[in-house]
Formats: sequence, structure tokens, C-alpha cells
Amino acid sequence: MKQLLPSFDIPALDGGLVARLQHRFDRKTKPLGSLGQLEALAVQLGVIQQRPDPQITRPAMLVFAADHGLARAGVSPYPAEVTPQMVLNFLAGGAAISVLCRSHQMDLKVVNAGVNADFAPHPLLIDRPVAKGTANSLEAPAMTPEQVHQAIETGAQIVYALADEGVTLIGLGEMGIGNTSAAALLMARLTGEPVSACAGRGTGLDDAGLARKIAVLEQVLARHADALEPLEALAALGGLEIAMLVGAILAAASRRIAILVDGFIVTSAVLVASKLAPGVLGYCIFSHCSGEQGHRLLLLHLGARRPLLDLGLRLGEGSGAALALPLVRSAVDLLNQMASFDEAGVSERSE
Ligand SMILES: Cc1cc2ncn([C@H]3O[C@H](COP(=O)(O)O)[C@@H](O)[C@H]3O)c2cc1C
Ligand SMILES: O=C(O)c1cccnc1
Repeated sequence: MKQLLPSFDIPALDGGLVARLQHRFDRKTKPLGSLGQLEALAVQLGVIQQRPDPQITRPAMLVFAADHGLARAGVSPYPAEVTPQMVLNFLAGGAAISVLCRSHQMDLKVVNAGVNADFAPHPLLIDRPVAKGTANSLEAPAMTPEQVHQAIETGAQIVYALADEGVTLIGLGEMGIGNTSAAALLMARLTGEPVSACAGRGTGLDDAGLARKIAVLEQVLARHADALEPLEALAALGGLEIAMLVGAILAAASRRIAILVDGFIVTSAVLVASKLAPGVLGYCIFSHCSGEQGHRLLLLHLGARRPLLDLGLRLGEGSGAALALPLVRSAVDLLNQMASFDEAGVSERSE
């Protein structure tokens, strides 16, 4: 299925630049290393942008929405109608991500990747559905190879258009009832972790509901036991919004755009993208560790030991990514605006 992947050229990040940017930070008027993780964050932005003074211009939040056939297997306590209803809520400005994008001056775009509904045109809506939801992966592969290809291509095109408008950082979010199941399936298949370590309560399953979800997901994995390659796994187990996220991640990295990764579902898309092109990881900023069971372990598989925030969020939509943007802005401002010891005439360490 590899030939169905559009080609992405991910620039390798320049290790020498890391040392030069860190040296620039080390000359600032503060004890060495005292800005902790913010230093590495600013350095990462500088390396991504290949400049000593990284800039965050026109930050955009892309929320990809789609429906899941697997939702019919009772893996979520909420009905599938919530997906289109929440899309309308995003467009009307009443959802958590709407509020957070206003709070943090992010340009919100909602992508219909495959919701089971029709939408009237709206300035915030990018209406590019590949289908009206996925097939139920208990019965068939969730997507055909062609649908996966189209979704990846569409996600990439959306990001290329933003790059052409001067966007240098994107936040990624999602909406799709049932998608913690799709994400857990991808995690289990691509990391080899047991389903019980990958599946969580999602929107609030009780103990019996979680046990049922785990049993369903084990059946799905057994049904698609031969879907081992990342694109095959994505087609068999994933979702249209997850496939579009994969395209968006690959395209962002190929244009040197920094990616603020949200919660469990977006991180599952990073997992797939990183199996296709490991270089994408250098472009990812892991904004937070979600309360969803499985997220911390998934982050560890991706080498992300210290996501920026740990607030017990379990929402998705891009909420954690939007909340982390002020930290990224602060990191970059500190690197760009702090005086050095020489500039400020401050004495340096004497021993
Ligand atoms: C009102 C509402 C708003 C949401 N916003 C994000 N999600 C989150 O919950 C869903 C995943 O959980 P599960 O796999 O349990 O269905 C996704 O849509 C995710 O974005 C929401 C869920 C609900 C109910
Ligand atoms: O971590 C997430 O992204 C998440 C967790 C629960 C429900 N929806 C999303």
C-alpha cells in the first residue's frame, strides 16, 4: 500500500544549530538552564525554522472531524449524532476549542473529513469529506486504501494552503465519537502494547463499559490480524480524521511548520506518521498528557517524556494544544528579547 502514500520530503533538522541556539540562550541574564523546558522549546522552534530568532506567525488550529462505524458497537457512551452537532458548535463559537482559540488568538478552522451530515458553507469550515464516516471495523476495514490516500492528500493540501498564507505553527485537534477506540487500536497494533494498556474511558465509560470496549477492540484487532504495516493498520483500524491528521502532520513537517500535538487521538496520528517518516517527530511539540488511559504510554513510545502540560484534560478538539500556545510564545519571546550578560552589564558566575 506504500505507493498510495503521496510523497513527502521531510527536511532533516540541523544538529549544529541546536548547539548555537542553546549557546544564545546560555548567554542570557539568568542562571544556566534556569528556564528549564522553555529553553529546549525555543531551541526546537529555531531549529525547525533554521533561524536564531524563531517567530510564531499566524498560528492556526485545525480540528478534523469524522464519524466512525465502530461507534455502532457501543464503544462510546455518547451517540454518533454528537459529531455533526459539535461541528456546528465549533462553527457557532460555543465549544471549548472555540473559546480557547479566542483566548490565545489562534485562527480556528474546522475540517469535515468525513462526518455523516451535510453542512452549509461557513467561513470557518473546510468541507472536504472523503465519505460519510468509516465502515465498522468489526465487520470490514474502516477505510479503503483509496480513501486513506485521499484523506492523507486532503490533510496535506489544507496544510500547504496555510503554509502559503504564512502560518508557521499549527495546532491539531479532532472530533469524532468513537475515535478514542480507533486511536487505541492503532496504538495497540503499531506499538504491540496490549489493548488494556491502550484503551481508556474516552468520554466517560464506566467499568463495565470499558470492559466491553476492550473486548470489542480485541475482536477488531483479531479480525484485521494481517494489517501490520502503518498504512494498512490505518485503513483497517483508523478514521478519516486520523488519516487527514497524518497527511497534515507529514505536510507540516515538509514545510518546516511546528506542530502542536493535542491529546490521545492526535498523538495516535503522530504515531502513524512517524512510522512512515520518523523525521516528523522533530517538528512535534507534545502539548500535554491527557487523562485518557494510554496517552502517557503512547507519548513514551514517541520519546516524549515531558509533555508541556499535565492537567487531566480528556477532551480532545485541540484544547491542550491551544492551552500550550502561550508557553511556546513565551519561550520564543524569552530567546528573542532577553538581554545577554554583555548587553546588560550583568556579572557572570564566579565559580
Ligand atoms: C459533547 C462532546 C464534545 C467533545 N469534544 C471532544 N470530544 C471527544 O470525545 C470523543 C472521543 O471519545 P469516545 O471515543 O468516548 O467517543 C471525540 O469526539 C473527542 O474529540 C467530545 C465528546 C463529546 C460527547
Ligand atoms: O486525549 C484526548 O484527545 C481525548 C480523551 C478523551 C476523549 N476525547 C479525547
